[in-house]
Amino acid sequence: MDQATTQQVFQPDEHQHIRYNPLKAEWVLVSPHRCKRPWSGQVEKPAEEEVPPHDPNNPLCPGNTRPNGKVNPNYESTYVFTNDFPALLEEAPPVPKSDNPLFQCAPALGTCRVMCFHPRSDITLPLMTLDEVTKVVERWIAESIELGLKYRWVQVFENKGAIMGCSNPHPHCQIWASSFLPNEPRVKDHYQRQYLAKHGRPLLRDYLDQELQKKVPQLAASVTAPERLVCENASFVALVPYWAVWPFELLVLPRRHVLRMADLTADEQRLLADIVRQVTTRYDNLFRCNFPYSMGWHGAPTGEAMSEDCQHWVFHGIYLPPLLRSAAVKKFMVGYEMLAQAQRDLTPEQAAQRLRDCSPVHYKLEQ
Ligand SMILES: O=C1CCN([C@@H]2O[C@H](COP(=O)(O)O)[C@@H](O)[C@H]2O)C(=O)N1
Repeated sequence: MDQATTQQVFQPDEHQHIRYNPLKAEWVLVSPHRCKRPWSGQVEKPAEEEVPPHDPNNPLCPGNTRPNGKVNPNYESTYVFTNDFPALLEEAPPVPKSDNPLFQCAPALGTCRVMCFHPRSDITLPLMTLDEVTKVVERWIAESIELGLKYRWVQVFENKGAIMGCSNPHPHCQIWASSFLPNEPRVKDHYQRQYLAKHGRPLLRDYLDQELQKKVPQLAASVTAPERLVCENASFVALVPYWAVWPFELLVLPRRHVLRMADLTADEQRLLADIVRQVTTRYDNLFRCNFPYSMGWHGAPTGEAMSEDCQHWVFHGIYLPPLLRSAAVKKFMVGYEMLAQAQRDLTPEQAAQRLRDCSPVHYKLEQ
């Protein structure tokens, strides 16, 4: 038999391969053949404890006194306060210059804030109204603009669920602003700049254009969808990136070339709130649980970078959820992932199809 008939034809949903993330110049090992193996690993029970609308002892609730004696106002929408235990302070002694290549040290100034999304503790983003989530987006932007005047990087991030180390069930996120550009955006800045210089267009603009062209047939007759698309609206697209590492990792991309969240129009801010609700609804519906994740937004740096050419940047959202097979089974990024590179069994296309097949109506709101 000739070579072709004896050699199988490569199928990305059948055969092992590695995929490249051009934003970070990293590879991920994809092992679809492993999806058939029985699961015998650790099962963590999801902590879906009943959360009261108001807990007099919760330091994030309206009207409560925090351990350091500060009293929260009776806020009725979002509420932001400086973290009582911040990882970054605005003042610090100057750091001596180090010219030893093996022992580099540099200044680190900044501030950390906690942002409550809503006065009630028993509500989450997918269960908030579009108006309420739009107020969250507007506050993210206001905080980013204010801190961006002074700091090179403003990281809005949400750790959701105890499994993600979230210490408080009250709907909230954190905002850390720093004088330095952290590793993740620093690497993305480099490769987006390199891509624009070589191809003449921003990396994530070309990426979205090509993603939307790769259509696959769907269950409904004659319906097709981009193979890694999850949900979309007039201004944003949420998809599982080709190079996704976490099983149900998502990338949220604007349909317009936007550098920073602060550049969004009022309509786009409302549509960003809508895509956040769509994404978190599908996430919760996947395993009918409060789907945990760490998420954040990346855009062009701020501070002095506001006067630099940042056309290589495209504002985008990143969702990094740990769950793999159920509300109780998570992906462990250990061993090979820590010492060699990330590895996944479920392909990004299969993850996207699973999320596309979820209902757009939150299971707690179903009739
Ligand atoms: O009284 C408090 C409780 C928690 N916090 C802060 O809230 C933050 C909540 O962290 P998580 O988003 O990881 O749950 C955490 O950084 C913690 O320092 C206060 O600033 N004051």
